[in-house]
Amino acid sequence: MYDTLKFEGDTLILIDQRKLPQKVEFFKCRDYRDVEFAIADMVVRGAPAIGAAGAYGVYLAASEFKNNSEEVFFKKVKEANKVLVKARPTAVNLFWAINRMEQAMKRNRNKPVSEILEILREEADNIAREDVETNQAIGKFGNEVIPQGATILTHCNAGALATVGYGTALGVIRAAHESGKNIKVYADETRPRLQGARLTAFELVEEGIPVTLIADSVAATLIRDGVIDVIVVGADRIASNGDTANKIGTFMLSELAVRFGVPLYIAAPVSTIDFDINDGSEIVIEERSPEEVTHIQGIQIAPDGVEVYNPAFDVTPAENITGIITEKGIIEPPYKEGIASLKSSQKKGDIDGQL
Ligand SMILES: CSC[C@H]1O[C@H](OP(=O)(O)O)[C@H](O)[C@@H]1O
Repeated sequence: MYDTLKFEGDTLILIDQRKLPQKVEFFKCRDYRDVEFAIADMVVRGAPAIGAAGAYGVYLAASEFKNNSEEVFFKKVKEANKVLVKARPTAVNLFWAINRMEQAMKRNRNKPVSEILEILREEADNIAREDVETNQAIGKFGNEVIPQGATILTHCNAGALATVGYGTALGVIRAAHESGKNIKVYADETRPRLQGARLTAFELVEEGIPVTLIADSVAATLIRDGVIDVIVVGADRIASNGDTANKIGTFMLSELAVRFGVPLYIAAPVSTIDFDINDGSEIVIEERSPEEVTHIQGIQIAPDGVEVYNPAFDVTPAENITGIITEKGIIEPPYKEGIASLKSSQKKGDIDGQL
């Protein structure tokens, strides 16, 4: 698999996911503004991946302002962080990662700027490295709920391309495949940005994991007819009660899963849990441009002037979720207590606090 992101010299290099699978091209971020654009325009996407990219964006900002006075340095980095954190509103990992970088700055604010820079680079590298380890742990735990020979449905892309590597939902699928369970996958194309067709299919075909691509509307028939043994998807923000925001269409799948008795698992790192919100009603759902719906790769498919509603995510209620697979184990309903027990394992910051 290609690196979703890597930091070389003074540049964050992203695989340009807007171009996959037809073209493998790379997008270079030389400052935090490039990172903000890359996240907002989905050059890089997927909650953990945008978190890691955001962390390097903070480092790039600190590098840019390092020759200012200490007061100006902290002020300008904080301003840059507020730009970065606004790139996309739903995936909590962006906020979590920038909070973590801000905490590192606060803890070391009395050190020379040169040392703070080194610390920030190390913190961003740690966030990236830890993400791969986290996903491998998610895969290990998730594999426990995948039956031998299972047919798995997944939605959108929660793979290596949505993370720094290995993937969350696709991490579970990789672990099951690698353990010889002879699984096969159905991948929803996932309108309108087609992450399933363009990215999940790309990852699984590359690795020889049996995958069948379907239009989103086919999933209901497969679930009704007992073809799907288990559904595994990613997440962008999980509330304290287990309500989960994920790619638009996940809620619909969860209703079908309940109706036809198919287990549906969320695979996500603890960094995707927002301990500050009680339930899914508090999750901001990103609305994206109408062109994502009226055009496919630049080709117009809908008439000029048509109204468009394009929410990028929806919220699946906790009662529709069989289990939440994290790197600390699988949380089962009722979720409140199990999720609360994970709070101590997640570093939180205060993005509006004083640096
Ligand atoms: C491993 S997080 C993946 C998560 O992010 C995707 O959203 P987007 O492609 O818009 O960034 C989708 O919700 C995936 O489940």
